[in-house]
Amino acid sequence: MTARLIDGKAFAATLRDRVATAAAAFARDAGRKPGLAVVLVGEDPASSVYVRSKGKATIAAGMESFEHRLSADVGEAELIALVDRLNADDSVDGILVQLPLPRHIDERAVITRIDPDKDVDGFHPVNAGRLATGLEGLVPCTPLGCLMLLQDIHPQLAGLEAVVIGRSNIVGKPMAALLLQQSCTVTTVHSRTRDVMGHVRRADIVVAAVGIPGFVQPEWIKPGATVIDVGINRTDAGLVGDVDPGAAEVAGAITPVPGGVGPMTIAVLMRNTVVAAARRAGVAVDPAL
Ligand SMILES: NC(=O)C1=CN([C@@H]2O[C@H](COP(=O)(O)OP(=O)(O)OC[C@H]3O[C@@H](n4cnc5c(N)ncnc54)[C@H](OP(=O)(O)O)[C@@H]3O)[C@@H](O)[C@H]2O)C=CC1
Ligand SMILES: Nc1nc(=O)c2c([nH]1)NC[C@@H]1CN(c3ccc(C(=O)N[C@@H](CCC(=O)O)C(=O)O)cc3)C=[N+]21
Repeated sequence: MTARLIDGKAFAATLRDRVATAAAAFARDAGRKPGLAVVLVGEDPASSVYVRSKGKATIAAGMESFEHRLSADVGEAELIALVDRLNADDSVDGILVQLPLPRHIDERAVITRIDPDKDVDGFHPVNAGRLATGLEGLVPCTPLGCLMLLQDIHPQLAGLEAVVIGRSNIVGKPMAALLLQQSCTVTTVHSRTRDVMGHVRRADIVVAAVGIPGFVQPEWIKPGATVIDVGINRTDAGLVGDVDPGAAEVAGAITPVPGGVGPMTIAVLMRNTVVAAARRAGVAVDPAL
């Protein structure tokens, strides 16, 4: 059996089209475009590439893009002062501070400073709490993108066994919360789990967010299961995921790397920005977005 390849790139393009329609409707109703501010500290080449592609996607969706590049030795107080200015700026609906930040800056201090209603990354503890308790909020882009791909394959997620590998605040934990909200039976495994394989073997849905190239082995996959590979690992062999490519011979459906979850992350960021703009301005937005 060879798995169906889940075309995240194509799905993301469709989502970006719907976002553009919603952004145009917002501009008509509110008299201005939705605005996204992206803050990059330092010149990490990978981060620079992401920030540039976010800026391009923002403009392509008919939104305003504000880029703030700060030098790697900027002080924490100066970065927080910029966040304060963006919080107060009415033309800014979304604020994204690219992670990781240089070691001398406390990430938590910066993230908790962002107005939760402009927190399009969904990293603020207020949004994590809203997600955990089922309140409307802003949901982290990568896990929400994974959920959209899963819903496309499994219109009925309720009752399925889901295993999330990884428990970070930006991927694993919110992914587990979203799957639980969909009434999956959710297991989260991590570096202290005794028998990762034993858990993965029972899963109808596997989401791998580990950060180890090729970590998930083909023998762990239940035949026919859906596998979402969040991993982005730069190796000598190029960009590879957290799932061994041999898993495609066992799974029912699987996301490729690249072209799977990565493009969804950016499309959902666009989506979250329009949603944040509409809520802030008190105008309607396509509820299916
Ligand atoms: N496609 C996209 O848009 C995005 C991709 N990524 C990619 O996703 C991957 C994960 O990212 P992120 O969540 O930020 O990474 P983190 O490093 O923050 O988290 C990794 C998680 O994997 C767990 N883990 C590590 N080793 C093992 C092991 N041997 N067995 C089981 N679990 C293990 C860790 O456990 P513990 O908590 O015990 O340490 C941790 O919870 C990375 O490759 C990253 O590049 C991330 C964000 C966006
Ligand atoms: N505040 C913050 N929010 C983030 O969402 C955030 C961040 N910081 N720091 C870094 C990670 C990583 N991330 C990715 C986004 C897009 C792709 C993506 O589009 N990947 C393409 C390939 C791109 C390439 O070739 O390098 C793909 O998988 O097809 C990957 C990874 C967002 N992150």
